[in-house]
Amino acid sequence: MSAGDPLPISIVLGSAAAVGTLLHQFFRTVEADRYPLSILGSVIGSHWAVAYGLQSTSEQYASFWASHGLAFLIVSTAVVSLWANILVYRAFFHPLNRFPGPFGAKLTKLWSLKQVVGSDIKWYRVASELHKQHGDYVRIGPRELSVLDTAALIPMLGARMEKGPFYGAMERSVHTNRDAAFHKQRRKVWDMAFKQTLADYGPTIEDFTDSLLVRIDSLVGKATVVNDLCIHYSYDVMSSLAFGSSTGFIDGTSSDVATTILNNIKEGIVAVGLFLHVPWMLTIVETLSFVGPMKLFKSWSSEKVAERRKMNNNRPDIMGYLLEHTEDNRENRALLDAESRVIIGAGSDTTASALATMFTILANDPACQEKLRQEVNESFEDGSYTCARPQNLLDGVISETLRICPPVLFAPQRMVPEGGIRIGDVDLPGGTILSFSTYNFHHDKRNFVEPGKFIPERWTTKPELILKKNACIPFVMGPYKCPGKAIAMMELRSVIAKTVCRYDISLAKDAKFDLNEFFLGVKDHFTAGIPEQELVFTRRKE
Ligand code: HEM
Repeated sequence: MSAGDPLPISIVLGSAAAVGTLLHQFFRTVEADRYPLSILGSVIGSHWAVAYGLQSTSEQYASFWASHGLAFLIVSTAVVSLWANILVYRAFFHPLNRFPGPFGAKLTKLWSLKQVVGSDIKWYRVASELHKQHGDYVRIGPRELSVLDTAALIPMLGARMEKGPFYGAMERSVHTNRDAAFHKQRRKVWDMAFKQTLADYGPTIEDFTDSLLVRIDSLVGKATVVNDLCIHYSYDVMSSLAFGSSTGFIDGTSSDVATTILNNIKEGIVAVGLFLHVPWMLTIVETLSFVGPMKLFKSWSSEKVAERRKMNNNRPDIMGYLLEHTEDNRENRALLDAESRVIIGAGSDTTASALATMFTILANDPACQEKLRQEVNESFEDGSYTCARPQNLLDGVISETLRICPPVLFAPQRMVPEGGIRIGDVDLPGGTILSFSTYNFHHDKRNFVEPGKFIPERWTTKPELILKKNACIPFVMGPYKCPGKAIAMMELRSVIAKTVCRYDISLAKDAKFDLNEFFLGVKDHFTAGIPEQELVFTRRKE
C-alpha cells in the first residue's frame, strides 16, 4: 500500500467499531435518554462530516454516492458496535444484574412499552404479575427497579431522592423538573398559593357542585355517562383555580376551542400512557408539540394566563398567587404557562376519576348509599356540613375509593443518590431508578385485609382491616406529594354529599355489571382511565 492509498476497508470498519466501544464508556457516564434529538443530530452530523472528509481526501470517494455509501457504513458500524457494547453490559455486567426480572427488561425499556401495549395500557397489572413472580424488587429496565416493599416507601419518597427521567422529559414546571433545588423553592410558592386559596375556596366549590346538580336534574331518569359529568365538573373547578374563570363545561357554555381541547386531551392521554415508559420518546413528542393537538392547548392556556394577569379578581385562586409571587420575565412567563397546564392536568383527571369510580361503586351498593345519606343529611340538618370538614363514613368512602382505585396509577420514579442506599438488607446502587405502583401497594394482602373488597368501614369502625396504614398513598408522600389534596377532598365531599342526598344513584335497568370487571378495565394513562359507565340518577322526595 503506498502513501495516499485509502486504508483497507477492514481497518476502517474495525476503527469505527473501536469508536463505538469508546463511546459506550462515555455514554455510561451520562443519561443519554435526556438528549434523543441531540444524539440523532450527532449521528446525522457525523455521517455528513465523514462523507465530506472522504470526498475531500480521496479520489476514490470523490463522488457523492461513493463517499456517502462508505460514510453510512462507517457510522452504522460505530452505532452497531456502541449498541452491542451497551446490550452486553446491560445483560451481564450491570450492577442491577443481581436483581431478578425478565431478560428483555434488562436490555431495554422498549420491553416495558411492549408489555404496556400488550396489556391494553395497564402497566400496574403487568407490574403486579412481575412482583408475584420475582418478589419485591424486580428489574424492569436497564437501570430501573420496580419496588413493592413497604419498608422502602419512606426512603424512596424522601428528600434524598430526586425525580427520575420521566419528569425531565416535558416542559419545566413545579411537577415536571428534576432539579431538587428549583423544586424546593418553587414548591414553597405553590404551598403558599394553596394555603391562601383554601380558606376561601369552599364556597366556590359548592357553587360548582350546585351547577352540577342543575345539570343532573336535566338528566334525571336517563342513562347518563357519569364520566362526562365528572370530567366537566373537575375541569371547570380547575379552570377557575388556574385562570380565575370557569370553562363552562357543566352549564354548557364552553367555547368550541375548549371542547376541542378537552377531546384532544382525552385522546392524547393514551399516548402519554404509552410513552411515559420511554421518556426519550416523550421528549420528542414534547419537542414537536409546537405542531399538532398540544399546540392548541398550549396557546389557549397561555392566552388564559395572560387574561388572568390583567384580571382584577377578588376571589383568590392559585394562578393569582403564583403570578403575584413569581418575578415577571420571559423564562417565568413560560413557567407560569406550563404551570397553568399542570393545574388542569394534575387536578382534573384525578378528581374526575375518583368521582366516576365512587359513583359507580355507590350505584352498586344501595346500602352504603343509604348509610351515607343518613350521615350527610344529619350534617345538613344540624348545620355542621361544610366540604372542608371531614365526616366519618363520607371520608371512609372517599379513602376506600382512593385505595381500591388510585386516580394516579403512574409509577412515580425516583433516583437513588450517588453512593447508593440500603433498605433493610437490600443494597441499591447510586443512579438506580426506583419506581412503584401505588395500586399494587394498595392491593397487597400484607397491607390490607381482603384488599380487593370495597370496605369503607376500614377507615371508621374496622381499623383491624388495615395492616399497614402508610401503604395507602393515593397522594404519595414526601417533598413531591400532592399539594392539591385538601382541594380534591373538598370537591369529592361536596359532590358525593350533595348528590346522595338529592338522588338515588343506580345502574341502568337490566344493565349487566360486574364491579371486578369494571376494575379490570381501568387503564393507566398516568391518571386512571376509568371505563365509561352509564348510571341513572333518580330524584328523591325532599
Ligand atoms: C383525587 C385527586 C388527586 C389525587 C389522587 C392526586 C394525586 C397526586 C399524586 C399521586 C401526585 C404525585 C405524582 C408524581 O409523583 O408524579 C400528585 C402531584 C401533584 N398534584 Fe395531585 N392529586 C389529586 C388532585 C390534585 C388537585 C385538585 C390539584 C390542584 C391543582 C393537584 C395538583 C398536583 C400538583 C401540582 C402535583 C405536583 C407536585 C410536585 O411535584 O411537587 N392534584 N397528585
